Amino acid sequence: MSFHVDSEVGLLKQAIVHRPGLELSRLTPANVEELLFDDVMWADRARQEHDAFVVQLEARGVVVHEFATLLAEALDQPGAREFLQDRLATATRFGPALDEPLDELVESTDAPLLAELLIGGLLKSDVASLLSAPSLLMEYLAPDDFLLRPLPNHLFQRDNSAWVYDGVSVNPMAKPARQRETINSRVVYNFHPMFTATEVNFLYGNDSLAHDTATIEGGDITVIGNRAVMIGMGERSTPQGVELLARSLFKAGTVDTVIVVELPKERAFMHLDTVMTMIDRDAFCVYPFLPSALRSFTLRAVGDGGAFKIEENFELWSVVAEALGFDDLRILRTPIDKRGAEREQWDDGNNFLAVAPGVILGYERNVTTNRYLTDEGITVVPVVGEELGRGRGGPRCMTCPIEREAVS
Ligand SMILES: NC(=O)NCCC[C@H](N)C(=O)O
Repeated sequence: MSFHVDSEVGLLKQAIVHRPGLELSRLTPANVEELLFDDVMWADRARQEHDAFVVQLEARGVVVHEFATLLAEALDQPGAREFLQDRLATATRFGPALDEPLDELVESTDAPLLAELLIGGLLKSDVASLLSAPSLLMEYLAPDDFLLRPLPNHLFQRDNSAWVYDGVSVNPMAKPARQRETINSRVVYNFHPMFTATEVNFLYGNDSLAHDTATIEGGDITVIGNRAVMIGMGERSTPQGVELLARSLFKAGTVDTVIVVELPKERAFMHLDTVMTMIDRDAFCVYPFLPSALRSFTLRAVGDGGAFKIEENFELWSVVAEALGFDDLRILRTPIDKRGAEREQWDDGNNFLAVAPGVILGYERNVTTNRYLTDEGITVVPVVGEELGRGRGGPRCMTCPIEREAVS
């Protein structure tokens, strides 16, 4: 069976999530900001909330794969550890004295523990006994200092890989705190039997090139359907990254329209899915105070080699409607004052995960938005996210769909 995501709201059949592990216990007041969290977490409670989220998904028939398990299983496949060794030492750039100890650790650690360390981070003390040559860095670090930083944002599986129709982009991430996530995801997609049993069509990022500013993150990518994709461009996904993915999609022949929406470069607008999500075949939930002057562009394929032409749009929603073949869309903006809207948006009040057309999972705390959407005929399944939300991501951010039906 091969994987494909043919829409944003069609029946969700399979997804990858990450149950938060060791990495959450390693968030401290001193490192949260650098690790892109807003607070330290109560790790056990976050896990309970995540477990409840998975129960909700499974109750709706979604087959849920746990990322750390996939990673551990992939690490036991031939070639996986060598692949990792080649990329980890390069990625960490800790000096030649550490190449060997890191390689040895990768070679000799049991897969489940190695997966835990790759996500949870590696301390100086984890590798000290493996050191055979002098390392100034190791002298400099305290025993409890990180050699590999924890990756708490693996929780947000949406971002470091994204399926677009029948291909996947393993995304070069914008922020240093998240760049190593992509190496872990590449191990999964290139070595896990679930994926190697199929021929994975890599759209972007599955190479060892320096992607520099050509970054793109899944929170910006929405497979709206009908051979079209909408991509946010702002703090995380750059014009260069969007362009490279668009070229690859056009070349693959599965997409003929990419609608690019320019977002303000602010944390509150870090991804497209922080300000809008598609929640039904013809409906979007949109942050009510989204600046009306947002620019957008439509990229249309020209020929079959990846080339495209660009048009700047006067208005976004008519272009999206046209791409979907509708006369009109329902653009649902919660009637709420500015402060209320800002608070709910901060708490992922526009970040919904559809499991079927018009059936969405969202944080329960966004009561005004949830009530409004319910009145509009949408089924909102409430998700508890008192701890999870402190990482600034909601149900859509926490889920990487790998199989989803098209919408008729
Ligand atoms: N798609 C999303 O909006 N993902 C949430 C990412 C939150 C994470 N702390 C980050 O700053 O990247």
